[in-house]
Amino acid sequence: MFFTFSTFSHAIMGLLAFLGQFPTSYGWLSLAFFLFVTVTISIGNRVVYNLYFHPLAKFPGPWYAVISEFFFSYNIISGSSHLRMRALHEKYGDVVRVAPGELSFASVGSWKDVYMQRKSGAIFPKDPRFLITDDTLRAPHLVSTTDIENHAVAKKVLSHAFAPKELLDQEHIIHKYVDMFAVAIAEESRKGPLNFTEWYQWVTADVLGDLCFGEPFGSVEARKTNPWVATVVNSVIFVAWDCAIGHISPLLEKSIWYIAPPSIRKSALNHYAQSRAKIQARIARGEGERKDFCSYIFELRDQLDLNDWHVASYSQAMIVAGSETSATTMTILTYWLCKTPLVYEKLKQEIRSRYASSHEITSQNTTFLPYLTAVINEILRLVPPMSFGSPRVIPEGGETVDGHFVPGGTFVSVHGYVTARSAKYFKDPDAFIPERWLDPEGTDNLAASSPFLLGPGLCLGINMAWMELRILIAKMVFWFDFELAGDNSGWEHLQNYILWKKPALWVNVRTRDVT
Ligand code: HEM
Repeated sequence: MFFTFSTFSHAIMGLLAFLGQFPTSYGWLSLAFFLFVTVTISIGNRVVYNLYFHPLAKFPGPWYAVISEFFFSYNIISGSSHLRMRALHEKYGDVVRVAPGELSFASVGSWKDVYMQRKSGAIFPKDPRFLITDDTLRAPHLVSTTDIENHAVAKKVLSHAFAPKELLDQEHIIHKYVDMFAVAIAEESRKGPLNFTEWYQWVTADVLGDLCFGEPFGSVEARKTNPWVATVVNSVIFVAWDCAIGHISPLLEKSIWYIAPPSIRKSALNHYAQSRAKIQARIARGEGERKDFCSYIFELRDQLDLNDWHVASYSQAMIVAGSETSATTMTILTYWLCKTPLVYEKLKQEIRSRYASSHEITSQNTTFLPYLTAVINEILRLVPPMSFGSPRVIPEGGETVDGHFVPGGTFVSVHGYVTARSAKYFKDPDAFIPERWLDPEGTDNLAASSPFLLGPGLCLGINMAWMELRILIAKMVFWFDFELAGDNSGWEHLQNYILWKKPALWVNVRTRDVT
């Protein structure tokens, strides 16, 4: 009572001081005290509400995560969110409250419940705070489109580019760059070890550049990283910062230009400027004989009335989503093959005994190589290129997720890395064991790994990714022998910011005497 009275009287004095009616220094102190007390009480109220009275209060989670959005925001930009989320799930179970209004799931049942269309017909929309877009910072694109109908229209139009027949017609483009890539490796590896983190970036970006814009980025030919490709990872780290700030308050979004580290801001700005230039050049060239991904994006432009900035955003997202993920898979696979000689030997044996020449390797006949398929499945389980929980919003009225009733408006996600590394589903979850995908008697629950997501948000490029990975791995293993060179210690502690930030991977390469 006294406290309230005292606070109130200080406030009055502060206000009077403000109006110039009272000795000024005392009045200002009172006002400051009043503001301090008011802010403290209001934060205290919020903390107590979040801890004990919030509709999600019954879900387990650490107190520091549920009292405010700060933990969640810090987690996204910490680089170690995958490890922290794993530790939280190991401590609290399949469902963890990771922010006041947010639940993270890590169970087989939740994959379907969160991402597939529900029996009721409901689809959980994407979280608008996750990939914030506006027309000045970043225009919307397929991955960030939260409106379910617009997303479905866009996906339908763009999926024509990824239809199996369309992809088979484009397969020669993948072979063209992979073959150029191999010639370059054979030449350059005579001079010493190669940094495969860069090299795989070059080939996957060139393939996608040609498929998307009708021209490559020229990295394999120049044997150096194109300036646009060099900014890809930092542009995604910028997205992580944007997301972190947007979680605290969407009103703070523009502050990203002051808060994000200068190198990240600079890369992001370069990246967006170059994306615009790339699409403008493509628009100026017009349609060629062959349809590229831009041809489909232009169809969409007419249907959804997109402007050039939106079109640039769609193509930029496609390149980032498609090249960085495949490059990551190839680099991480090379690391794990070198670290696991038994697996590497079995893969060599399967591929080298199947083909007499690399010219025989096609995306279709590689589907009959079971060990290769198992190797790809296992590397995508062990290190999913997108190792985060893609967030969705529970519709009004609430829904049940993996047996838990979740109130409407709650943000939910399934953490891909944590679920696929759960000891509940996989024996030796941290080991690279492709055999688990081939054992009909196996006890592992393979459905716990879902690296391309499910349902309406399923990766648009899944068929292309499989095609590219099969060809690249089969040809690389056919032509070359690899072993790790130098200090590759950074690989034990990879950092994750939505995508993985990969250190250099130095590899000694021996070229085999084959065609
Ligand atoms: C190993 C390779 C790949 C993996 C693991 C992968 C994984 C994923 C995942 C997890 C998503 C969902 C993201 C989210 O909604 O939060 C996604 C979406 C997407 N991916 Fe991939 N991806 C790969 C390769 C590709 C390729 C080659 C392309 C081709 C351009 C591509 C294009 C896309 C697009 C356009 C989306 C947005 C789909 C939508 O919102 O409906 N991805 N991918």
